[in-house]
Amino acid sequence: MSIENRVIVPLDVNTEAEALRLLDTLPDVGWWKVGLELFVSCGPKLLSELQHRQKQIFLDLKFHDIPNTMAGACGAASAYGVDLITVHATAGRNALKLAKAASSEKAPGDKQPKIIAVTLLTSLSSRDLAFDLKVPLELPEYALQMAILAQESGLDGAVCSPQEAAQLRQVCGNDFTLVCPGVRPQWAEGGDQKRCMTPKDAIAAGADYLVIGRPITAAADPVAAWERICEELASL
Ligand SMILES: O=C(O)c1cc(=O)[nH]c(=O)n1[C@@H]1O[C@H](COP(=O)(O)O)[C@@H](O)[C@H]1O
Repeated sequence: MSIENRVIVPLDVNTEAEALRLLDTLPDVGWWKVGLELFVSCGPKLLSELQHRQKQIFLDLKFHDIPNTMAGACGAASAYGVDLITVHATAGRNALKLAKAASSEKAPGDKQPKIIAVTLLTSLSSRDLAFDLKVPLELPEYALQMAILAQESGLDGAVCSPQEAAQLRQVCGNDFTLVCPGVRPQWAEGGDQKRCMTPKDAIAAGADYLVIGRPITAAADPVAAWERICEELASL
């Protein structure tokens, strides 16, 4: 897989026109993410557009609900024929197992998506984990435990900060897909992301895919930002 095919760009916009503008501006991007903002605003129609353009699709709706609802939602999401789908690991073992089973059942035969579990959002710091969420585990241990739960439940991978990628890779092995948001080139602003690394360091730590949004999409020149990231990664 070429290195630029390991970068997923989110379509974090709320109109079809803005989404299409991004697709037209960045024709070399092979992987796009449709998340809550675009899906809630526009529904699934951008998924067909991405398929028409032969792009790979990360449908990031981060399901977190009781097992029966998780199964229904994950099955319905899988029927779109996308490549990656997110759930929250904290939905628990039974919900994760049923979500995966429903996905396998409802996905088009030739298009089984990977179901991956969010371990701990990259916008949360270890301080937030301890003081707000009252979780008595530290990082990376908490993220690792969530990844192990996902793996034991039959999921295909996890979403984690690149800061935890090395540990997850070591414990969960090479077949477990690690998708890392919270990626910031040195020249980009962190914004609301708290557990960040540069693209190069994130790949070196063991990430399979990097999710990089605003450093590209909010740049004055998105094409130049995309190319700069690809160049930095190519020098690995
Ligand atoms: O599941 C995700 O993709 C996700 C998980 C997470 O822990 N942190 C996180 O930032 N994301 C997503 O990754 C993208 C990051 O965007 P930027 O912060 O603009 O690079 C957003 O679309 C988030 O919804």
